[in-house]
Amino acid sequence: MRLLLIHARSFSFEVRDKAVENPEPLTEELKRGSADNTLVVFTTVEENDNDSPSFLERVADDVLDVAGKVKASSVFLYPYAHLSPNLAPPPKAITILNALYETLKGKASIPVYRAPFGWYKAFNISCLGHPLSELSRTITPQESAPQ
Ligand SMILES: C[C@@H](O)[C@H](N)C(=O)N[C@H]1[C@@H](O)[C@H](n2cnc3c(N)ncnc32)O[C@@H]1CO
Repeated sequence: MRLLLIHARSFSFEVRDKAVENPEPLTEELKRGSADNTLVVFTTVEENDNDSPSFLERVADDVLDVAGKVKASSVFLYPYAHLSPNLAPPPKAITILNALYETLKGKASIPVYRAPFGWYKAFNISCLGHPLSELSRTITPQESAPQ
């Protein structure tokens, strides 16, 4: 899994067109969203990722560690198919992303939001620019498997 974490003064998105054959069904609340002082987590699910609790908890712990360090008021999970050449196919990716979202919500003491899967989206982001405001992570299940 590849993550790009941006600590943003403000972030907003709005859905545009379908980007895959079967995108996530849109509810009113998923069509657009915004947050201030939020940690935006652009997330690419890779072909070797899985939805094992040990792996997802490792990802969630890393994200929430950053959110705590930068004192973000929320986390914004954003499906993003551009951070790896080894993409998981959409059915697997949406399953893992939704499991990660639930894991984050279960662990976080701050709100966790998400953007919908499988859509082109317009977005605005205002990066705060402090030393921890732009971070990337590559987390793979092999690293969390018991030795
Ligand atoms: C397109 C661009 O503007 C938008 N931001 C976008 O990337 N949309 C992606 C994700 O929402 C999702 N998606 C598909 N495969 C994956 C994957 N392996 N990991 C994460 N998301 C995926 O499907 C869309 C098209 O690839």
